[in-house]
Amino acid sequence: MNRIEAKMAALKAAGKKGIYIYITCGAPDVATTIEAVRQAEQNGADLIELGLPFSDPMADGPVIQTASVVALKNEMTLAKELEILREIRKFSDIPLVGMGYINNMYHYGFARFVKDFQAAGMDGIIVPDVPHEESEEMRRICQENDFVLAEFITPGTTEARMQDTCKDARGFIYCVSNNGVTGVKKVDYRVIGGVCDKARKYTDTPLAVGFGIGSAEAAVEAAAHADAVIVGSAVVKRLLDHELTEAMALVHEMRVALDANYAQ
Ligand SMILES: O=P(O)(O)OC[C@@H](O)[C@@H](O)c1c[nH]c2ccccc12
Repeated sequence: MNRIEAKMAALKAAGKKGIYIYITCGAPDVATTIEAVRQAEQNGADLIELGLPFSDPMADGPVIQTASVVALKNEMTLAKELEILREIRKFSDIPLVGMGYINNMYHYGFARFVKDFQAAGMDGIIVPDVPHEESEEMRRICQENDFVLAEFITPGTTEARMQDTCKDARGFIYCVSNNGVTGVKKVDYRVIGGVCDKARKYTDTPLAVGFGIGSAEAAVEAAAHADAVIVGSAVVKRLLDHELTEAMALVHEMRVALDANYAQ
């Protein structure tokens, strides 16, 4: 069992919802990235999604786009991201999932990417620009290495595609709340809640809802039919503004609110 599966099983046993926090590697700087991971865990995060900056982050809204630009100005490379992973693993055993675009991984060599990033401490990867239909080879490589390749479902996913996706899913399924890009906004989380209920017919894999969550109240709404929530832009915005304390206060508020509303 990898770290992601172990963590999700422990949360389930405890009757708790998970909190995944997304942080762009190297924004505003490497020291802040590492410190934010440390403090996010202390404030109740269950998994860290580490953004691997890319010049054309097409699934991202303005905040994470800005974070990518800042990180690339800081000369983030896959080699530096490996160093960050090794640093984090010196003090933490929290599940770490990369989020990156295929271009970087493809140039590096996908099998080599999995091998090197797993050796440095990564447990899985989210690659939003490769559709399920085209990820067979990547999935095979990941499964052979017990490395999670996140599958996606959205309110637009057809029943047939949902079945396929659920069948192949390991670790967690990324349930995208709306058809936009990343960024805090008002979302009716009952819509993705209905999608989660449907997916349960086809899979026992934990469901994590993300996109748009900017407050503890939104986290509570998003968690209603899910096993975990994913929060990116709201935290990244504060980190870009050099408000680490405020970013961590938000993580803490979400932890308290989710536990108050759902913990058994
Ligand atoms: O920023 P938001 O709206 O809180 O959404 C989570 C998100 O940031 C994170 O999971 C993520 C960042 N970049 C992505 C690209 C695709 C899918 C997901 C992501």
